[in-house]
Amino acid sequence: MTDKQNRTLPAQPALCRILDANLDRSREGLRIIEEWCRFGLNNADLAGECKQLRQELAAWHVAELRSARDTPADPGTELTHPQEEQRSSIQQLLEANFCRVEEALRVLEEYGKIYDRNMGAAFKQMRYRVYTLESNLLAYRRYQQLLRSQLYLVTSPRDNLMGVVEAALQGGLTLVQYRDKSSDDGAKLANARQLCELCHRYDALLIVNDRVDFAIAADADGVHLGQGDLPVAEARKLLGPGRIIGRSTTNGEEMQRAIEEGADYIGVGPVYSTPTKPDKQAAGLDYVRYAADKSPIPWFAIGGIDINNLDEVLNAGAQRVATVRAIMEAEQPTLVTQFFISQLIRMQNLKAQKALQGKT
Ligand SMILES: Cc1ncc(COP(=O)(O)OP(=O)(O)O)c(N)n1
Ligand SMILES: Cc1ncsc1CCOP(=O)(O)O
Ligand SMILES: [Mg+2]
Repeated sequence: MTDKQNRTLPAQPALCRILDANLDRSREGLRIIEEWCRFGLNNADLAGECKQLRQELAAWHVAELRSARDTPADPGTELTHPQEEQRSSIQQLLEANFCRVEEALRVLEEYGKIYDRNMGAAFKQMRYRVYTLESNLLAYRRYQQLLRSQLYLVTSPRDNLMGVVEAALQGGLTLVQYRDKSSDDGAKLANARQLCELCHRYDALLIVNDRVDFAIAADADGVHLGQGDLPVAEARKLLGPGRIIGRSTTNGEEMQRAIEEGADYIGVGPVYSTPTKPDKQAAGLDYVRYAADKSPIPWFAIGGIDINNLDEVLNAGAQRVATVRAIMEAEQPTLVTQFFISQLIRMQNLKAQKALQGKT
């Protein structure tokens, strides 16, 4: 792009100011997103795409536009929305900045058409690249959050459902599944939405049990499917590549199939028989040992696990566990969550130490 190459008339000062302000806005927003890609996610590809977009924007930010700036006379500098002053989580900060960049690119696309005949098409193409960046970043973030989650709370219906989940989130929980076999669909959707908002406030993921439609409607992070639910491939078609899909498994054959189908994680169990799932026979610690040996994807031991038998499950090779009653029925869900997480980290450190000793 060369300055004024595709222009015939001198541009109006107001047009130049609009383009200048929106070039600034989009570049700033991208810079904020880039910092998270680089320092928060350590993802060079995503950070690189932000930088590339910023550089393309800078090439359009020619002297004529920059010199049209008149900050003291701009009535917009005083205007802030209360939401701009508050950011409750990284997710919200990223969403707000993507929104800002996309809006600015749309303004550049429309006003740019008057300024330079190539500008409209160029900014439209950039806007679509930002949409792609947003969904790639969200998918990557979700998967990273899944990987770092060692404890998975599966909910059961409670009068104080939000209170119990929030208490567990305060104890460091980062992964929650909304499981509810008794409420009607309206209540389920309302709960899923509320839980989603709550979890995201704590930078935790919310997965919906059984129902792909609720996962989409509540804008949850994924779905957990049992052997009798939708096949993973069908769920993937509905959910797209950016959401997480989990599958229950009870034996090696189911595990293999879940992996081939493209599940992001699996449930391994029930380890012990449990009143939460009374019709399901225990798969036992042998299956935990099998998963520890064979599963290439993240897996959560589930079923009858509590603070008393946790050690046994960890010694059988589990690095991640899921639980319903141990937290949902706890008198102090925050403390129980902290205990689970501390034991999971202790075991992880022990394994890392052993691996290091094995090398020396
Ligand atoms: C993490 C995790 N693992 C297994 C299950 C059980 O799912 P499913 O077999 O579909 O049984 P229901 O939970 O639907 O009764 C799970 N929910 N989560
Ligand atoms: C949903 C599910 N899937 C396998 S076991 C189980 C229930 C686990 O519940 P609890 O932790 O209360 O034993
Ligand atoms: Mg199910």
